Amino acid sequence: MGTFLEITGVDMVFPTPKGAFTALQDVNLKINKGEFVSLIGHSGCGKSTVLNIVAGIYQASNGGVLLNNSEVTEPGPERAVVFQNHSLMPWLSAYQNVELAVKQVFANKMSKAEMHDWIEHNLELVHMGHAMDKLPSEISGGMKQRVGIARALSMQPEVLLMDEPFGALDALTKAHMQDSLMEIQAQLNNTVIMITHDVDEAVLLSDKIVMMTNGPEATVGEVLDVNLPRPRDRLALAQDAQYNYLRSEVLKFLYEKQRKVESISQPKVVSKMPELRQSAKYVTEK
Ligand SMILES: Nc1ncnc2c1ncn2[C@@H]1O[C@H](COP(=O)(O)OP(=O)(O)OP(=O)(O)O)[C@@H](O)[C@H]1O
Repeated sequence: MGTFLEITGVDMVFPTPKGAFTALQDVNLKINKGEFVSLIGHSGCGKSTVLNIVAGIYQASNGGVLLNNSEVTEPGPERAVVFQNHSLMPWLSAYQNVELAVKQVFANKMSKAEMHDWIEHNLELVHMGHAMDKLPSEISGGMKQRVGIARALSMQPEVLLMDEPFGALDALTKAHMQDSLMEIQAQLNNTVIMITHDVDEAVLLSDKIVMMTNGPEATVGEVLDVNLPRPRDRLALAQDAQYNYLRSEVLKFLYEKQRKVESISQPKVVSKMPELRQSAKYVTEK
């Protein structure tokens, strides 16, 4: 099987008042169809920048992205994005928010009745069938996030791009959403790229965990294959040796190999530790 999504030699240089800032340097990644890939790395390393380049929102300074052998140059409905702060239209109901996306993609391909069924189907997929007519202000954060996911799925995207989709949710809602996402992905076989800060979430959901080095000039540090059988059960996995090994590999990468030094807020602690006295904000042991 050929590579479905290929990020090749991507650099991202932002102009800033202090001069050019190289956020990403030579990012390379190959993703197969139906794969669930997590991007993990310390805050500010460049995860959202990678996602925005794949979404076509940012244009890479060098290199580029191929999807099905076509170059990504602009946003498109085949690459739907789910943001952390559910970006629903506040004056539209859950149903109408999904309808907006469905009309954008299927207005010329589906009848009105087909569109109606499709909108309901997608809301039911995320267990929001009972609250379709509610406004965003009348539903919880987790429910809004589910509508955001239904809206993205309703476009039948080839790639689902998720920027910390569950970051703002309480632990129970988050667990429920993760389980729903695994079920949906098993049904639809979407290709997913998800940014997360949550190591357990990354191991539970992913086929591949892409660990990024600290910026500036961030790049892919290591890629961890997660070959745990599916369906995955969080309680059973908590006791699973392979799960715990993978989890510790990610933790090792983040907290040993790519340790980020919070020197500004803790000057006393830093001054006691010789290896942290460097003027650089980040310490990279590579
Ligand atoms: N439009 C921009 N102009 C200038 N610098 C930018 C711009 N967008 C991002 N950056 C910088 O690029 C780097 C990477 O940012 P990015 O948002 O991709 O990181 P991230 O890993 O997603 O962070 P977080 O985990 O905190 O969301 C940061 O140093 C950020 O300040």
